Amino acid sequence: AYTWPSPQYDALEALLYEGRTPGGSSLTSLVHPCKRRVGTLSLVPAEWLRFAFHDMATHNADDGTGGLDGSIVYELDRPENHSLGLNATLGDFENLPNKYVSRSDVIALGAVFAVATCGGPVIPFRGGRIDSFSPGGTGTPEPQHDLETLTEMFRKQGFTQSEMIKLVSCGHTMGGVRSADFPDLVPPGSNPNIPVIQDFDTTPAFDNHVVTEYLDGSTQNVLVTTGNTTMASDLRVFESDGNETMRSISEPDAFQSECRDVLGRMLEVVPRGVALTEEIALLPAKVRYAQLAIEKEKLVFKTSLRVTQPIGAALNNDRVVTLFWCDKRGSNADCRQNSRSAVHVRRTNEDPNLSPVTFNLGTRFISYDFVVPISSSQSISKFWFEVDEKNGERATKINNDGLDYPIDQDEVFFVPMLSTVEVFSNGTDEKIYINRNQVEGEAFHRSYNLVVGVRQDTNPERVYVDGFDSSVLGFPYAVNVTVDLTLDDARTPIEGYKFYTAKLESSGLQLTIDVNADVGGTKYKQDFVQTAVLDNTPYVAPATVSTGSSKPSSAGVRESWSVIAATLSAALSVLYCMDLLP
Ligand code: HEM
Repeated sequence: AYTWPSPQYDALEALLYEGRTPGGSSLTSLVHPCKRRVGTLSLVPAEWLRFAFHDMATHNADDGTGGLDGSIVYELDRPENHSLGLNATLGDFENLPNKYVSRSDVIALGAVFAVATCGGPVIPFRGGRIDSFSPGGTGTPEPQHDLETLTEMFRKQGFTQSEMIKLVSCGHTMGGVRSADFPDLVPPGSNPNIPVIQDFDTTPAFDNHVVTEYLDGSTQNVLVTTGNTTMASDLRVFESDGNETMRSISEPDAFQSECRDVLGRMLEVVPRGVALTEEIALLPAKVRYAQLAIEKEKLVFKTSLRVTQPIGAALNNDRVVTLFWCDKRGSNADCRQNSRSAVHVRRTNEDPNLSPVTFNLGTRFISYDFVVPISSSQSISKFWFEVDEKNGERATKINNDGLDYPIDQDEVFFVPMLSTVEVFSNGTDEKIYINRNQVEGEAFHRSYNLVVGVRQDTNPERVYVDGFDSSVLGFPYAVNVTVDLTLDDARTPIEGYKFYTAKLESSGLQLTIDVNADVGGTKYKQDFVQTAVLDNTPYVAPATVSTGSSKPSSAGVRESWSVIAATLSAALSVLYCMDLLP
């Protein structure tokens, strides 16, 4: 079961259910709702689903190599991958991966979004795929392959004949064949810059039309109807078992549930030895971040609580959400006398369309943000929340299932508002890669002046930052860099913290840093800190602090909020499946 902090789970959960990275890049906005690409008018979700299939297709079940590992980005010059859609997809994903969400996880999530946003099922998602930085084996099907070759290719990917038929149907329910890629199958139109796309079926939606139109003979799928039978791969595949499988998935419900299962399996084809995470479930009450910082000469603690709200239900504007915490130091450490508390400084009613998956579950999010002043002599050891609906009932405690939310160290942390970044285009020795071709002269890189706060009464042997970024244009490599920081005597200490600084150069788009201090044999670490927003605009001043009456939880006390919300979201998804909700 989930316990905070779980940074990998949190990052995967955020991209799946909020559709955005912690740095703010949105996966959703590129694809939802069932979007067409500006210019070519191609169906973005179709391109993403095909991208995932082509990445997976190089799996070899016999030796355990290949699978969904992101190697597709180094295979785009192969004939089977010559495609405008695949190249465009590569660009879509370039600024999304990070330390905890690999490029191959993004590719799999892209497929989950693609299906969900066009009316398809919600495919269960696990993360933890590991990226390859070189091309993989072969095995991607092409229309001219004969049935024996195709069947063998799918066997190597780990699928039976019947599963092959389902996979092709579930894939070819969206999008189509382009004149630019297959001029012999689809004649080009009058404007050479806009390829003609011959859709596989009559609807852009993820639905059973691809099957029913094939079975009733009305199909417009050129991979079935082409007079050039060598290229009629869908016909060969679909009729390979006398249409038995096609008939079994011709009803809407059967189509949706079989596609959910077989596409779910496709997304979990990974090289042997890669262990995927547990299934990423929506967290009904989630701490989105929690960090100490120095802002405008004040030591503050910042956190955000995200709760769920059924789409369409009225939000209770009377609700008061209170943050409680215990001191870490001094006479009141661990709430010996009392806790401290403050109410939220900002509420955000998140867009119901933040992620197509969450939207399909009938849920949206409300976030309550907190900024509270902290004295360094008292500091903070743990926190929790109370949600009071002001309806006469007892407030609900949100406390990490009885464990409270621990702040494991206050020795060292990043100070975004004192740090700066400069972006250089045309860097002197940097190189940019476009689809693996090195192009000189268009380089850009970012030069960070990092500022880190260290407790004044601590004397670390070493203060250093590990920077990581796999969002590098064209994905030629991942930035993986360590820099040591030095004490900056010129900066006056603030609220019990002195400052260490260093420069860090990165050619990535989503740098995150781990901030470390080695102190007398103990390592202190602040993990996975974002650098996307340094100046914190708009600035939000800290709240007023009260002495709280709430007490931290003794272990074992489980609270009802998560149970209520989980039950609610399960009930909603049942309603949704029964077509009772929009
Ligand atoms: C026998 C195996 C397969 C063959 C020979 C095949 C072949 C093709 C071809 C020739 C196209 C047209 C591409 C273009 O013009 O750019 C296409 C499109 C597509 N394929 Fe497949 N495919 C196969 C299996 C699959 C599978 C298993 C999936 C996914 C589960 C899939 C998903 C798609 C999608 C979504 C498109 C539309 C792309 C777009 O509109 O941009 N295909 N396929």
